[in-house]
Amino acid sequence: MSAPRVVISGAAGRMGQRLIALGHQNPDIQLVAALEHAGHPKLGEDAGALAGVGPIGLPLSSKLEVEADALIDFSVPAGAERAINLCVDHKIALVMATTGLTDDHKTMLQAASQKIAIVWAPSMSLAVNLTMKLTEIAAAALKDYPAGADVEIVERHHRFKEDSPSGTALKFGEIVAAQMGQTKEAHGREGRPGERPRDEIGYHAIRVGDNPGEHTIIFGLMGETIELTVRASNRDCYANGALKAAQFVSGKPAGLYTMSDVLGL
Ligand SMILES: NC(=O)C1=CN([C@@H]2O[C@H](COP(=O)(O)OP(=O)(O)OC[C@H]3O[C@@H](n4cnc5c(N)ncnc54)[C@H](O)[C@@H]3O)[C@@H](O)[C@H]2O)C=CC1
Ligand SMILES: O=C(O)C1=N[C@H](C(=O)O)C[C@H](O)C1
Repeated sequence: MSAPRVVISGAAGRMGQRLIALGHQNPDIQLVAALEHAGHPKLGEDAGALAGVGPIGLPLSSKLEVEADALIDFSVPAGAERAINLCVDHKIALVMATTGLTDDHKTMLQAASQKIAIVWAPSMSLAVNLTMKLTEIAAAALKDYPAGADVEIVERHHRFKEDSPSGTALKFGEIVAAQMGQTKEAHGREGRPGERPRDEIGYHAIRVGDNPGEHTIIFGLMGETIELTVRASNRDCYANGALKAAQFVSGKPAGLYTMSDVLGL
């Protein structure tokens, strides 16, 4: 198959700029559109210039007016909703990376996957998705630990992140709860909450500087502690994962695919 024709939605954002830069230099990807919302002040400007790699002949646009095989969305929840509708209308595959989605958006994605192929993941990073597999193994091994295993998830991101906790942290929590059965969530703690309930997962979101993303999953036992940490030093792990996902999902039958499918984990 020739290089898939890929649209970047959220193209002027932190992630969008890395996708433009890395997608442009990737021979297995053909960037065909760089989308932003209709009110963006830089519409019409070259997406490559905005991404710091010089002009690439791709103007920032608010409309999809070209043929494409896949669209990658790193935007905001409203942008994700638009991306889903665009992909269904144009019958193109979707790589959904935006987090902070509402339950309605998640329902939209499930419905859309009946009509188009979708890769949906809160993190496109190989290291993060491998750590999710390791977390699943640890949670399964500790689910019947006699004295109980307390699970807390700590995530760190840059000061600009708008949603909390991260979509990745919530996914880690889902993986743990599926194995160990926790039914409660505690997002931070304050005052006198008393003894920690056994069926609770704790989430703690740190927002500092320009941190591109870090997650630690803590399994607290009596007398021992296990910590699994995965840490990004820049955003390219996510961008390269998303470009790989776009290649994977282009031409695939309708359905909902994961990064484990993309990465063969
Ligand atoms: N799945 C993954 O691997 C990763 C996911 N993310 C998620 O991606 C999202 C974006 O992150 P950043 O790039 O840091 O945010 P950002 O705020 O820098 O970029 C978001 C971009 O979306 C644009 N946008 C807003 N409405 C839009 C619309 N209707 N159509 C098209 N574009 C629109 C904004 O103008 C902005 O340029 C966040 O939800 C973040 O959590 C971030 C990194 C990795
Ligand atoms: O906003 C970010 O930057 C990131 N968001 C994603 C999330 O919410 O899990 C993925 C990554 O951690 C970076």
